[in-house]
Amino acid sequence: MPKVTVTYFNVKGLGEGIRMLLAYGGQEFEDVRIEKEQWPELKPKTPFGQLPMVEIDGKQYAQCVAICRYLGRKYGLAGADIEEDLIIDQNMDFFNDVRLKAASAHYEPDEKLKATKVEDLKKNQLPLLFGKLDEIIQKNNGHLAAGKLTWADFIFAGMYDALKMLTQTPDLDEKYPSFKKLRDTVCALPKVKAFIDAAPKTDY
Ligand SMILES: N[C@@H](CCC(=O)N[C@@H](CS)C(=O)NCC(=O)O)C(=O)O
Repeated sequence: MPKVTVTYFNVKGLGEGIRMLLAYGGQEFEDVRIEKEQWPELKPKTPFGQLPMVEIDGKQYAQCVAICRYLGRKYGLAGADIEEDLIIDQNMDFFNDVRLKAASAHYEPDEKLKATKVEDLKKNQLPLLFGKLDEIIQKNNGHLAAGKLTWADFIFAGMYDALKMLTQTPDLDEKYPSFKKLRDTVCALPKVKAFIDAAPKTDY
């Protein structure tokens, strides 16, 4: 078995999909969660100055989606053919668009501009984006793509609490029950559940 380390901050966010996929695959890994104060020293030592970072037998890898796609292929959670892979990538990219729009509003440093961005996000953008996402999940048997469990579901499930936080939508479970159901489906997979039960508890 390769020696694997996952390094991320002590949140679920972009790291949790990777952690859950490794757990699903039965791969032991060191779950390194760094504090904010440790980041400036580590940042220049990572591939792109960002986390999550995965080390496999001493080689460093970054970019959450690329890592999850790789793990998905390894553990039988990819598409059955390149067309299915395309759909998985397409829906994953759409989910990432939603996440990035939300993050752009949430992390806007100018308070006045932030208020405008958040209002625009909530009033004009999210109803359409979340509506589309809901439609996608309903059309795919409760999954993000391909009508079955894929690696993309793990990223969605890992990001779900962060999505609630970034979009300031605490009632997301009630508004879009399909989202919570998908998250719960992934989190209930026996090896994933065992990982979650043993992992540090975080809000998002
Ligand atoms: N495209 C990258 C984005 C990674 C990213 O934005 N990481 C953030 C944390 S969620 C980060 O490292 N922030 C600290 C920094 O940029 O200095 C991925 O998907 O892995």
